[in-house]
Amino acid sequence: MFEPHPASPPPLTPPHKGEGKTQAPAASNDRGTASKTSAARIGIGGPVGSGKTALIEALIPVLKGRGVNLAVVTNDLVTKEDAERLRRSGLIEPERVLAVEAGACPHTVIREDPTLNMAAGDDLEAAFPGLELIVFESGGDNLASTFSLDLVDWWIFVIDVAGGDDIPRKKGPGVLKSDLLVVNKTDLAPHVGVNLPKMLEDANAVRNGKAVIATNARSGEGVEAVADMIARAVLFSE
Ligand SMILES: Nc1nc2c(ncn2[C@@H]2O[C@H](COP(=O)(O)OP(=O)(O)OP(=O)(O)O)[C@@H](O)[C@H]2O)c(=O)[nH]1
Repeated sequence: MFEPHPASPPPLTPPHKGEGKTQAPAASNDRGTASKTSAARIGIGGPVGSGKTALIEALIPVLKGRGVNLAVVTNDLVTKEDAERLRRSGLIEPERVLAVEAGACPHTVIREDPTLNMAAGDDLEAAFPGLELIVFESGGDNLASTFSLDLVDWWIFVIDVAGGDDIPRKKGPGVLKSDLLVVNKTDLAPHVGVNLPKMLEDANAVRNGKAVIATNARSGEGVEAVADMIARAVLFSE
């Protein structure tokens, strides 16, 4: 269940490249041998501007309303912009948001060498005992980005209708391999000449039965369905 964060949480040490699970405190998990005390870790990736942060902003109140004890790790190229935006939002205690500065292609730190993100997740678990869910937001990338399963248990790829209705047909690894494909900005479809039902049909056609959900992250449409999937897939609460 959701617990208010401690009055004086232990200080968060900034993660350093190269620090991995071995230096994590006892409360942290080990992705290979998931313990019952460890938080589920999910990824949210997708092209630049598709609405990853907006989806997280919409998900936080829904998940908190369901009693989920959660935290977020953001990834930006050379800034902490997304983390600052979430900390300022008032949606989540600022201490529950950590930023990783990738300093390289965003997919490098979520796939090739995710140790920086793993360490940030471990820091959050140490600071917030009872944490149930950590959301890792990738920096905006291209259709090829995927998450390492050393870092996350399950991941979402977010595309948006304004990016073009041909994106599902291009079959990038994010579209094909993610556990959930979110097609965001459905409200913009009429304005950018996109046939949304056809785009969703194309997305379903290439995903081999894996889930596709249409959202408008600004109005919240579709966000409960995304939360349902997270709950079923990694929280085992539904
Ligand atoms: N109309 C509309 N705009 C949206 C929606 N979701 C996000 N946006 C807008 O799209 C822009 C980009 O959204 P972000 O949430 O910053 O996208 P992002 O994927 O996190 O962006 P990067 O981190 O830069 O890759 C912002 O201006 C949002 O307000 C939506 O469903 N509908």
